[in-house]
Amino acid sequence: MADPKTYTATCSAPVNIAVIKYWGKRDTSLILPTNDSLSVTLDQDHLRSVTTASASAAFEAGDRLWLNGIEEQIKDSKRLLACIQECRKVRKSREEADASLAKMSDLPLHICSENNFPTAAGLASSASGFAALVATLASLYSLQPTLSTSDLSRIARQGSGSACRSLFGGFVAWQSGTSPDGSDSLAVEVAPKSHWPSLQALICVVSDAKKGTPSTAGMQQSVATSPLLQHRIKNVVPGRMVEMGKAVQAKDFDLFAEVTMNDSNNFHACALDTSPPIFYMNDTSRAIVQLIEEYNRSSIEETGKRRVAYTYDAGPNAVLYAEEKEVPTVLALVRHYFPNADFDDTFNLLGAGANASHRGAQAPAELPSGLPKTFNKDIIQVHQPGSVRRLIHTRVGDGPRTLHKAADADNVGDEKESLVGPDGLPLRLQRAKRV
Ligand SMILES: Nc1ncnc2c1ncn2[C@@H]1O[C@H](COP(=O)(O)OP(=O)(O)OP(=O)(O)O)[C@@H](O)[C@H]1O
Ligand SMILES: C[C@@](O)(CCOP(=O)(O)OP(=O)(O)O)CC(=O)O
Repeated sequence: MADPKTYTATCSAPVNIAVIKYWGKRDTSLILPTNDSLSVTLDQDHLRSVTTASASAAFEAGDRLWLNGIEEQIKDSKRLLACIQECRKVRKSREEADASLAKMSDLPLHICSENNFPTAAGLASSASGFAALVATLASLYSLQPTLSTSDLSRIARQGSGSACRSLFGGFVAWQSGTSPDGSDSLAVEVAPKSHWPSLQALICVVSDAKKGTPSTAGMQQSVATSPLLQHRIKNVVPGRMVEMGKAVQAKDFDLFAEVTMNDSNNFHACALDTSPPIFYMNDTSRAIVQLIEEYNRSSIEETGKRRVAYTYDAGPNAVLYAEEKEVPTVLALVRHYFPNADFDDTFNLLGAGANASHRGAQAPAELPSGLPKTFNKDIIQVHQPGSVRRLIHTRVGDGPRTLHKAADADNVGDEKESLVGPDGLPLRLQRAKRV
């Protein structure tokens, strides 16, 4: 007889933004990359995916999944199927080895997931989304500690490559591996969040519309046509992984910034070297590069050190990394040249009054005081209000969290976090604040 209980787990997972970019697959089915990559996990108190998985014999229509309240067909997504099947397989083998374990692996699943930020808009929703899916199934099926976090990252990788890095907090490397079966292509922690907690990020949302060339297609176009990408894979990334590892271990922001910006520019050069060329950055993105380069140039002249790093994924949005003490100046600079961006000071960085949206206030913010003496304030023009639509301020964060777990009346965590109701259907869109 089928198990009459309903089992449920809910987890959240963070976004990560790479400082050494993943671009290209050597195996598109298993999602095996052509190079190592390294990322910073951002704080899920701000940007996150939350997923609930519920298993019950009562779910007669079989496995179902809702993303942001809309049902997706699991059977149409090889990536979703791979993650679900892998987790089930491990649970099943554990049930076969240990008769005392509940027989959950054959029960149909209802899965609900929500992102509290725009999906498929170049803000790495696939990374947090697939990390949350795998973390939730691992929690539901109690796969840890039999499986390590790196083992889970190997499963999440099959959902979206960059998702494997969101299984860890702090600073994370995805080792590309060499095995054709992908067994050594997994994420490892380079340093936890606590190692360098003062590192913060300012995401400059230039556009949150769905982008032109999705990363999955774009990177394979580059693999097929870009000679520069082959040079990047063989001669550029290996040295940069070593340098970045050193920068993180030593909390050397200057080196971190240099390598981050060089790698972003090299990745976008490879996109441009693709046939037909791919343009992810736009005029606003390039103006932000010019501004940060000038700020760093004048800072190096004064102190010998860079103060900010920019990096761009497969879209026009800039992610600026800076030490906490530098962020107010960086923010004021961006707000001066790109007026009228919505800004929510999540971490109360600027004290009272800073939370106010600047929409409608067309006048640019004052240039900050304390800029390096040789900073050329005419390096770029003050842009049209709203060229940068939104600023999201966040910081380095931890890995996935289990928010709630239950087997019928047996409850751990906060039941209110669950996205699936007692009827097995989506409860509501997340109550938590959307960003
Ligand atoms: N919470 C989630 N749970 C499961 N799958 C998700 C979730 N969020 C996003 N996805 C999957 O990821 C896809 C979006 O990935 P895509 O790579 O297009 O955008 P992105 O990750 O926001 O941008 P980028 O990878 O360029 O930073 C969605 O269409 C969906 O299939
Ligand atoms: C530019 C990137 O953000 C590319 C991310 O690519 P995805 O992980 O979205 O691609 P798939 O593996 O095909 O799902 C760089 C990075 O995150 O390392």
